[in-house]
Amino acid sequence: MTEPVGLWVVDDDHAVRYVLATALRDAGYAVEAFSNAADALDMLHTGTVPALVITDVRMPGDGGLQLLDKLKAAQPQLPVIVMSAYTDVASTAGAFRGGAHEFLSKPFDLDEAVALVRRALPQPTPVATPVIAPAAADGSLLVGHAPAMRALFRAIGRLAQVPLSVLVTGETGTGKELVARALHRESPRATRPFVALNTAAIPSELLESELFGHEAGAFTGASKRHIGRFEQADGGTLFLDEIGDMPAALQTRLLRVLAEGEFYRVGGRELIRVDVRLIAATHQPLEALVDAGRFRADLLHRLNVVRLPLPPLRERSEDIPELAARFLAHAAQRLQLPVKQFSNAAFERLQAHAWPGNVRELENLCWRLAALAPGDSIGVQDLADTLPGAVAHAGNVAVSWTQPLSTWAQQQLRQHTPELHALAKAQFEQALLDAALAHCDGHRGDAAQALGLGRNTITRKLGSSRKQAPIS
Ligand SMILES: Nc1ncnc2c1ncn2[C@@H]1O[C@H](COP(=O)(O)OP(=O)(O)OP(=O)(O)O)[C@@H](O)[C@H]1O
Repeated sequence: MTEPVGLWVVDDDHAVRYVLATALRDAGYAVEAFSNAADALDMLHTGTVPALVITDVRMPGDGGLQLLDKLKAAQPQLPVIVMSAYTDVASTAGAFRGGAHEFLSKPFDLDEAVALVRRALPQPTPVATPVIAPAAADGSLLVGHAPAMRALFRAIGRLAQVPLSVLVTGETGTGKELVARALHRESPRATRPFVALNTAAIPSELLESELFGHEAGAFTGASKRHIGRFEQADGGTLFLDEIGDMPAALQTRLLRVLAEGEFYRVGGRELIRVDVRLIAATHQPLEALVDAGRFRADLLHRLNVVRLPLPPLRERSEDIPELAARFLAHAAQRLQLPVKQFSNAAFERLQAHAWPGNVRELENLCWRLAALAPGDSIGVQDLADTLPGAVAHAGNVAVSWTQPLSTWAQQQLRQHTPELHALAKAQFEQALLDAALAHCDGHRGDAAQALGLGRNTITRKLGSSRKQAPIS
């Protein structure tokens, strides 16, 4: 009979140690439990090496991330699962930067934890220790505890370490730019520039020179050389917002540049090579734009190496009180006004709002309230005038979507949007898929089951996301 595989569980919380060790023993593993990092390290120094370690982050003495560093220094191939109740980007990125195998958000499902351990063992290919980047000073910028946000923070922490192209999708104001900044800030490129360009905000005739630069005299009005955003971002990250609005001719040029990794400035003869990580964002359903002939399918594949869908605020209403309190305190500080507090009823009212403008709308509302609401407590009455369009919904019972759909359709019809049925159908599908994936922490199989679809169908609908080499 073979020896059971030895696992170590390190957590100062007795209850977590107990339930986790018991579940893992039930699953057939030999488990050593430690209440602090020092005891685990002492054991390691005796020459005993476990097959896998699961450690908490916050503990008296050395925390889990310090333990991770020391374990990795002694045993680079040892898989370490880091667990924490604090799932923010700084913690997840810190863990993955330190070489963590996986990040487990507390509270966790025991079956999930055991399944994670099973997937981690045996470790067939050695994992290279990632480059250590400077710690982020401001990693807590992205606020959120909803399951979809925790999953997002884990994805950011992991993706920050590899220069793959990322496509961030989500409604307006959901934090797409903030996510792009976090991916850059936590990456080994953090000391190099983060350059953002909103494709929709630049007139199409200027966009090419804005992206790739131009030489003096390249066109009327080009009096001197202009260095484009690609060059400005060399060594760092280029964030292209509203990519769905990029004119067709430029899509073709962008695709070529991404494929070849080099380009000429407009009117230039010198071949420019840059090393840029590209992050694109859109609030539009790109697959529908492809179907409608407005976006190149090959460019979509190139950008869509990894997709990060951001949930709308109304689907994570549990995050609203924390966000609102932070925005209100921040606004008061910036406006040098006394700090106010929301009443509980006001929080409930905010949670019942439909938030078409998402986090940005909430942030703007808090600035208005910081400046205008009388008294030091903000009640439902103070919100009554500011949230006129609110559609009340009780608890977690969502509002119906047919009315907003009808308003949207009328608006599109007025704008003569082509292929409206195809566009609406694709948006409907995308919204369902995004919701199901967020609900299932990104597990396609579970999402397919939840929607009553086959796994192959959901994979097909999500589109093929071929792995592409980044431009270098
Ligand atoms: N999770 C979050 N925590 C804290 N602030 C957030 C969060 N998400 C968004 N915000 C804030 O909301 C505002 C809008 O965010 P951001 O500009 O990143 O959204 P966006 O999705 O890029 O919007 P758009 O599509 O309109 O460009 C910003 O002020 C940002 O700081």
